[in-house]
Amino acid sequence: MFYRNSLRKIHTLINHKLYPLNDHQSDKFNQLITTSREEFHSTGCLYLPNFLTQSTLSTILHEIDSIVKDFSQNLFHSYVQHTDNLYNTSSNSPEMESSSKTIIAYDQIPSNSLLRKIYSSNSLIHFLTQIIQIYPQLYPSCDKLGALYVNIYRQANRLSWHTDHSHFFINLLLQQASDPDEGIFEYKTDKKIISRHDFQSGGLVMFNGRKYLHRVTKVCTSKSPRINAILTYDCTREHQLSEYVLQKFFGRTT
Ligand SMILES: O=C(O)CCC(=O)C(=O)O
Ligand SMILES: [Fe+2]
Repeated sequence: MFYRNSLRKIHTLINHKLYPLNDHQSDKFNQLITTSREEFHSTGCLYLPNFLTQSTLSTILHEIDSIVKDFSQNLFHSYVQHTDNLYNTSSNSPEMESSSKTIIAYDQIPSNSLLRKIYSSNSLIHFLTQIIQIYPQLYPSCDKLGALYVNIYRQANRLSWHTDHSHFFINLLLQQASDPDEGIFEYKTDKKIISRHDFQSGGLVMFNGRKYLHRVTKVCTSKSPRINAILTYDCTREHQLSEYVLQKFFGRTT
């Protein structure tokens, strides 16, 4: 299955009709860039629903299922207490909150997986660079664990309020929690909390996590977990996380 997938072209993996990433010169592409820029820069959050085709989505979920089975004992179950700075885990401040999730690191994702193929796709990188505009060019991260990773939020898991260090993250929504009120992505703008109940699996989210506090609400009773992939791009070819951050987020450095 993986071998056949690796031959598939990117435009068959994403919803090419809605998102013609390969037709750089088309009006539709230019319009998409314009509306996406506007949404990202004015709200901090760009949501592109149905970005993946149903077939890609179900293949990726199968890939993840196999990884979870193969690595069952070796997946990292992260549990951290932190302030709104995820790296600040040592203080005893009353604002400490806890976060927990299971993580599939980059080195646990097979090199021929669809997820990696999408991550390294030049047309996706070109598209994201055009929207971000902050940097002349984006590159996939070289980080062995954090370049691309999968978050699994099972019962009792959540990600508490925090801001990120990076100006943006790319999030592929792969499966929403089975209870529609759980595992919701929320963020604060001008003291208003925005709850994205509209997010659906198959969507792509670009979010300015440095500017806006955000969280994933607790998964309580859902039988099936919330699953998403974080795609890390940077303005240099050399991006790597520090050993400190790797240890904190992935429980190991290699
Ligand atoms: O898992 C998510 O949807 C959000 C992830 C996030 O905010 C983070 O990794 O900093
Ligand atoms: Fe974040």
